[in-house]
Amino acid sequence: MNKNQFDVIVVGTGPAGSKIARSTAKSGSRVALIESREFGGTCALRGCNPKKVFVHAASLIDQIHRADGKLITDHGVNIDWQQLCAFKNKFTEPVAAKSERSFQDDGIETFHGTAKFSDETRICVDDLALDANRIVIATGAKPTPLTIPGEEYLIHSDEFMELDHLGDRIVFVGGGYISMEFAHVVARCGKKVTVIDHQDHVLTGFDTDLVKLLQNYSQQRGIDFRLGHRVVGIDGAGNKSKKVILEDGGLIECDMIIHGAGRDPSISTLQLDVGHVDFEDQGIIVDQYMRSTSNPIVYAAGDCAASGKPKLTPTANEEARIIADNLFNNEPETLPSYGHIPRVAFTIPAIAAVGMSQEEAKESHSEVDVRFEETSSWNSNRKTGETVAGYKLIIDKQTDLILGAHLLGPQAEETINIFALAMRYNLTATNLKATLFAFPTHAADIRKMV
Ligand SMILES: Cc1cc2nc3c(=O)[nH]c(=O)nc-3n(C[C@H](O)[C@H](O)[C@H](O)COP(=O)(O)OP(=O)(O)OC[C@H]3O[C@@H](n4cnc5c(N)ncnc54)[C@H](O)[C@@H]3O)c2cc1C
Ligand SMILES: NC(=O)c1ccc[n+]([C@@H]2O[C@H](COP(=O)([O-])OP(=O)(O)OC[C@H]3O[C@@H](n4cnc5c(N)ncnc54)[C@H](O)[C@@H]3O)[C@@H](O)[C@H]2O)c1
Repeated sequence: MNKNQFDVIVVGTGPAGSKIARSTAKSGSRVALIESREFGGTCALRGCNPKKVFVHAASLIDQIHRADGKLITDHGVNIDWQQLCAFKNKFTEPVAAKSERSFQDDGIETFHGTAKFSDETRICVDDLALDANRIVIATGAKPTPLTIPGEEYLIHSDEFMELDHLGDRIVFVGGGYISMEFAHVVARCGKKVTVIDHQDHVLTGFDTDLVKLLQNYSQQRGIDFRLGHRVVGIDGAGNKSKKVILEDGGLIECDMIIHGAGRDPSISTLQLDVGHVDFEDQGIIVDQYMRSTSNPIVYAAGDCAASGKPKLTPTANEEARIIADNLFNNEPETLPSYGHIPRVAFTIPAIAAVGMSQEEAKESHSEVDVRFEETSSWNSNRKTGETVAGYKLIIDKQTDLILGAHLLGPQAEETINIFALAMRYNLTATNLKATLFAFPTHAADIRKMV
C-alpha cells in the first residue's frame, strides 16, 4: 500500500476525532490523525476540564463566604490567580504529548498542521498529500467574529485561561455559557464584572424563571448586567483603560473585555468546496449517520457538524460512536441514540436542564403539569448557606413521563443526570417518587419535586 494511502483520515483531536481514530484503529484500519494545534482538543486543553479548575476555586471561595459566621470564621481567603493558573496547567500541560503518544501506541499515524481538501478523497497537510477511503472532519468550533472596530482587543476563552493577571474591571460580551461561567469566577476574585447581551436575558436555552433567579443572585454577587445592548465597537487605543461601545452610544470603561458571544464551526480553512462537502452556518451538512450529504466518503462529528444538537462534549462523543460503528457499512446499522442531552452552565451555583422547556412541552403536548418552586429554604440548600435554588419540572399528565427537568442550586450539575437517566429509560414521575435515594443528599430532594 502507498504510504500516504489510508483507510481513514481523521481531522481534529478533540473528543470526536480522538474517539473515531481510536475505534477505527482498534478494528484494524490504517488511520491518519491530523491536528493543527496541540493534540487533545478544546475540551481537555481549553474548555470543559481546565474551566472546571477555575470554577472549583471560585466555588471554594463562595462556600467560605457563605459559611462565614455560621459554620466557620473567615479570616480572609482569596484566589491567587497565578497559583491557580499554575495548578490548572498541571492538568493541561501533559495532555498534548501524552495523547499523541497514546494515539501512536494504538497504531495511529499522527500529523501536525492545518488540513484542507485538495480533491474529494485527498487531504493536504502543508505540502503532504494524504488519500483515504473515508475522511472524518472533527475540527470543532472557534469564537464567532464580531466584525466590529477594535475586535482585536477582545480576549478569547483560550487566552482568558492563560492570563497572568486579571484587570480590576472586566466586561464580558455575550451572556451565554462562557461569559456566565467566567463572570462567576472573576466575581469571586473580587473584580468588578459587567455582562452585556443584546438579548433581554442571559443563558438562552435554560429555564427563564430559574435564569431570573440566577441573574438576581449574580447581581448580589457583584455581576452587573447590561441587557438589550449590542456591542458595536471597542476603543482600546492609547492608555490601559478600554471602552466598550454600545449601539445606543453608551460606553463602558474597563480593563479587560472577554469574548463570550458564541462559537462558529471551525471549517473555514478546510477548503470544503474543493472536497465537494456542503456546509451552512451551523457546520458541515450531514445525515443522521453524520455522513456528508454531498460527498459520501466524508463524515463530520462534534462542534463542526450541523447535526442540530447542542454543541457539547457528550454530543461529540455520541456522534463519534455513530461514525465509528457505521464508517465502512454501506447500510448503516448503528442508529444515533442521543437520549436527552443534559446541559449545565457551571455558574456558582450551577444551572442545569434536560429535555423540553415549558414552552416546547406546551406546544407538543395537550396536558402538561408544570411545577416550579424556589427552594432555597429547603433544608438541603439552607445547610450549605446557599440563598438561591429552584427547580422546574414538566410532566406529561397523560403518561406521567418527565418531559423536562430544570434545576438551579447546589449540585444541580450532578442531580440533573438522574433526570437524564429517568427520561432516557421512560421512568415516570411516580417511579422516581418510589425510589429511595440516600439521605441527606440533593438527589433525595427529587422525591419532593415529583
Ligand atoms: C471555554 C469552554 C468551555 C466549555 N465547557 C464545556 C463543558 O463544561 N461541558 C461540555 O459538554 N462542553 C463544553 N465546551 C464545549 C466542548 O469543549 C466542545 O463541545 C467539544 O470540545 C467539541 O469537541 P470536538 O471534538 O467537536 O472539537 P474540539 O474539541 O474543538 O477539537 C477540534 C480540534 O480540531 C483541530 N482543528 C481545527 N481545524 C483543523 C484543521 N483544519 N486541521 C487540523 N486540525 C484542526 C483543533 O485545533 C481542535 O484541537 C466548552 C467549550 C469552551 C470553549
Ligand atoms: N458548560 C458548558 O457546557 C459550556 C461552557 C462553555 C461553552 N460551551 C459551548 O461553547 C459555546 C459557545 O459559548 P458562548 O458562551 O460563547 O456562546 P453562547 O451561544 O452560549 O452565548 C452567546 C451569547 O452572546 C450574545 N451575543 C452575541 N453577539 C453579541 C453582541 N455583539 N453583543 C452582545 N451580545 C452578543 C448572544 O445573545 C448569546 O446570549 C456554547 O454554545 C456551548 O456549546 C459549553
